[in-house]
This record gives sequence, structure tokens and C-alpha cells, in this order.
Amino acid sequence: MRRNDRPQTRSHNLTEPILTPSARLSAAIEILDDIGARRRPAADALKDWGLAHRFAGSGDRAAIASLVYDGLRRRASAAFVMGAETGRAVTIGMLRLQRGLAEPTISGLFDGGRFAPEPLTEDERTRLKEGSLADAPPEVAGDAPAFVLPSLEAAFGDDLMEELRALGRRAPLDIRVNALKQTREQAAEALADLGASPTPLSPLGLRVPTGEDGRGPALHVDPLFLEGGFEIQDEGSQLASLLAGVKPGETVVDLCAGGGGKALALASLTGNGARLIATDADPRRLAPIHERLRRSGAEVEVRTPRTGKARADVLADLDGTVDRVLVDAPCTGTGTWRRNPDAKWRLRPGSLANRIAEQAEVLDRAAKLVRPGGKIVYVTCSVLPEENDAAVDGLLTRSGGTIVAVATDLSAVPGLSEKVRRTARGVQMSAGLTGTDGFYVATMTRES
Ligand SMILES: C[S@@+](CC[C@H](N)C(=O)[O-])C[C@H]1O[C@@H](n2cnc3c(N)ncnc32)[C@H](O)[C@@H]1O
Repeated sequence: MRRNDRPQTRSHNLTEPILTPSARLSAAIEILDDIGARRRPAADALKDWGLAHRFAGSGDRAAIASLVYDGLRRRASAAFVMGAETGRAVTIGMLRLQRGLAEPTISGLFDGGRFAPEPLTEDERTRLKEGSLADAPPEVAGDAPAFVLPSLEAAFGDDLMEELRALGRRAPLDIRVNALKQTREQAAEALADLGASPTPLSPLGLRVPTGEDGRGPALHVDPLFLEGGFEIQDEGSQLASLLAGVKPGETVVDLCAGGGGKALALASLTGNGARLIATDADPRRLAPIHERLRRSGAEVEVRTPRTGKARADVLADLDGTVDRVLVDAPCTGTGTWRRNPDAKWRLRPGSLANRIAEQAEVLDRAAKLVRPGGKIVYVTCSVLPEENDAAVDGLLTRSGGTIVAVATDLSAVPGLSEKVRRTARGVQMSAGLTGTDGFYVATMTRES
């Protein structure tokens, strides 16, 4: 159905703004202070602010969220330039570093009027004019937690600063066209009024332009989305699905299926030609998959564990028989900092250690499922070698030689081979090199 033949329920359908740009800045400052003082997730702080300010329109809320997330993207560097870690300092520094506003424009917004932030002080003006990151340490200039810097250096080498800067930018808004419903060209035509254009690497992807403040159209209420014509999925996640190399006729287990992003992609890629079985340790994470399957026409057998510990039972009949096991592992998500900047400041050494233990657990489970000659495809959205090559090495060692690493076939994605970073065991996508989230993919096979 062509777009203009049917009711239009989408586009930038946010309510008229009620707050002035200055009042939105005051709100963002308040929320950033709340996040800092109570160490709470940004989403919770934004929700609470919205509940306490019900008069604000959805357009206001979206703009304030965009300011808060931009502030989090540049939290360390903005604080360095402004010489303070308050919500106000981070917001002012962010307006210059992230949004490229000059001091007079920022001064104009901080006019001290009703609901506006207090006027800039002399010190703030000077810092805005003269402040620089030239003397900032890499973790500050690159806005990353200091404790993961050695891992990031190991991952990126000489490209460290370029990659950190790329991770500090906003992510593009990408969708994966559902090939079970239409071609990419047909979807692009249907979404032409949004300006959707092909993604650089994924043959299934379309990129939807966003506004100056990073806000995009409300795709989740788009008629084509509601008909199952596309899913919102970063290009890197689409590429990881393609690199899984699933072929029609195979029996495939998606061991960490979560809400089903990759399971849906695999069904679409194979034209429902593979036997796909999806499960997850957490039934709540799996729950959205049912509605997504209905919408998309994807055929996936979902096996829901009664509790986390019961998941082994739901797959017990498949041990030693599976052609391909996709392990889209729980990870720190360091490769997704562009879209989830809150996560980098919430990351702790303990949470990294927990994810590494979970990765070993799921890989061991995958090793039991795969048949001799079958493949395990290990995927993370992390750029930390501890969660990537080291996790693969761990399984190879524990398997006593029965599981071996093989090259990941990149031929499904023209142009990727020249762009992607090769590691000892797999391939690493990154914001700097492939322009995607930082997905890692490694392939292993069972020899006997
Ligand atoms: C990266 S997310 C999966 C995302 C999903 N594949 C997608 O594309 O939308 C990782 C998932 O692993 C699950 N998980 C964690 N430990 C697990 C385990 N031991 N066995 C199976 N799943 C596990 C988590 O509940 C989480 O949903």
C-alpha cells in the first residue's frame, strides 16, 4: 500500500511545545543534577520529571531528553571545560562541545528570565570562549570511564581518540526492512516522505534523517511498522544477523533471543526457510517477541523457560543436533554508548565481571547444543576484548580442542571486509570504522 493511499498517523507527531528553549534547558539541568546526586538511570529521572510536570508536551519532553542524553554523552569533557560537574556546567559545556553553539548564543539562552537558567557568570563566559580539551586526559577528552580505558586502548590502538569521539556522537536512526513483506526499494518508496535512504552497508537497512536535536519521527506508530514492514534496528545489529550466516534448511537456536531483534532478522533473511528456535534465560525479556512475530510474519519457535534455571530443560531435546547456535551474549554494551550514553557512567568493574561470567555460561551451553560440524556464532555489542576474543578463547580452552575458531564469512555484506577491524578471533565493527554500533562477531565450529 502506498503511503498516500492510507491514513497518516506518523511523522513528527509530537504535541506543540509549551516550554521555551530556555525553560527546557532549566529542566535538563535539573534532571542531570538528579541523575548525578541519586546515581539513578536517566530514563527514571526523565520519567519522574515528566510526572511532576504534566503540563509539558511530548515535544518538550523529547527535546529535554535529547538535551539530557547529549549532556551525558559529553559529561566528562563538558565538566572539564567548565571546571565543575554540576548539571548546569555539563549543560553549558555540552551546548558548545556537542551542539556547536557559540558563547553569545548560549548567553542568549541563559537569560535569567522566567523559567530560564540564571545568566552566565563571567567565569562561565570565559571558559566558553577559551576552554579547551588540549590538556585533558584521554578518558576525559573521550568521555569514557577511566577503568575501561586500558581495554579500549587494547581494542582501538592508535584509533582510540577517534573511536571515542565517534562513540560520543548521536547514533543514526536505522530500520531493517522486513524482506518477508517487501523489498528495500518498496519500503524506501513507502517511506519517501521521511527521507529514508539506504544504509551504507546493510542491504536490508534504511536510514531515517533526524532533526537537529537528534529527534526522529515516531516510527513505532508508522503504518508500515504496524503492518510489520520494518523493525527499528541499528545497522550494526543487522550486519551481525547477516554475518551469522544462517542458511535455509538449517536448525538454528537463538540462545539469547531477548525481544527477538536478531531472530526476526534471521527469519526475514532466510524467507522463513530455516527452523529457528528462540529462547532466553529471562522470560520477561522474551515476552515482546510474540507480538513482533505476529506483526512481521516471521516463523520462530519460541521456548520460554519457567525460570532462569529451567532454560536448559527447554532445549534439552536439541543437545548435539543444532546446525548453528547464535549467542547474542549479555554484555556491557560499550559499543552502544552513542544511543545509550547513560550506560557508560553506570558501568562498574563488577558489572563487567558479571557479564564475563554470563558469557562463559552461554557459550558452554551453546557448545552442548551444536552438532559436530555445526557452528557457534558469538555476538556482542561490546568493544572490550575481555568480552570478545577473550570469551572465545575461554570456550576454546574449556572445550579441550573440540571447539575451534573459524573465519567469519563476510561475503554477505559487500564492502564490510574493507572497513571492519579484524581481531584475533573475530571481527569488530565500530562507530569510527563502520559507522555502526560496536558489534563483535566470531564464529566457531565443533570438530567432534
Ligand atoms: C544482547 S541481549 C539479546 C538481544 C537480542 N538477541 C536481540 O537481538 O534483540 C542478551 C540476552 O541474553 C540473555 N541472557 C543472559 N544470560 C543468559 C543465559 N545464561 N542464557 C540465555 N540467555 C541469557 C539476557 O536475558 C538478554 O536478553
